[in-house]
Amino acid sequence: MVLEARDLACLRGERAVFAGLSFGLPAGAALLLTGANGAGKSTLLRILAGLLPPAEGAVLWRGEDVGAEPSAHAARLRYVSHQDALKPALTVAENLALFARLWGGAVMPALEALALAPLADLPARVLSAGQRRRLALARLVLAPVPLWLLDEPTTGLDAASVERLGPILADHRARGGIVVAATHLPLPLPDARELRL
Ligand SMILES: Nc1ncnc2c1ncn2[C@@H]1O[C@H](COP(=O)(O)OP(=O)(O)OP(=O)(O)O)[C@@H](O)[C@H]1O
Repeated sequence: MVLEARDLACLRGERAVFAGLSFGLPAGAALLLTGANGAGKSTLLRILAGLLPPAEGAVLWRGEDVGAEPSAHAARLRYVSHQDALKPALTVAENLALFARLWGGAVMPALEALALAPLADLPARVLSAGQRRRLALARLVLAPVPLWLLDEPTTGLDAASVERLGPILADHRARGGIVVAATHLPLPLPDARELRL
């Protein structure tokens, strides 16, 4: 297994959100996290991203506890959270260029993958909710990393944009990349396993 959750438990306040949670994902796998509001989907993504320590258990990458080398884990993943985290005064292209400077990759192909090229020179503050989401997702295309953690990636997207995400996810998986996505909506992820929290 490449990514493994071993007997994870998470407490929020006094309450156990989940416990005894285990799964393993090989290269190219996709896992859908489903379940009611508050079931712990976003929390699990944050644990997998190394942003929140589990109360019990461990997240392993190729057999190593990711907590042992947090910066190495951070470098191998992209986490698209509920927050789109854009700089409102910068243009669409400049927003993406900030991340390209950190991670490498070319801005234009990433914009084109999400049909954002016509909006490249607009300030991010004028984008619609779905356009903002597309800009957040365009970061995935910049430079390959093996693990994508996606929190409700298609919220606010129109049908054409959801369809565009299909080949982006498929290319990532074809390169051996892993996707873990929390969602209430159908995603273009054929053969994904489902973990209902
Ligand atoms: N910072 C926090 N402090 C205390 N409790 C929290 C905190 N963050 C989340 N929780 C609680 O943890 C539980 C799981 O929340 P989480 O956001 O992971 O759910 P979710 O399955 O992603 O929900 P949704 O479908 O609404 O997005 C909820 O009961 C929530 O209230």
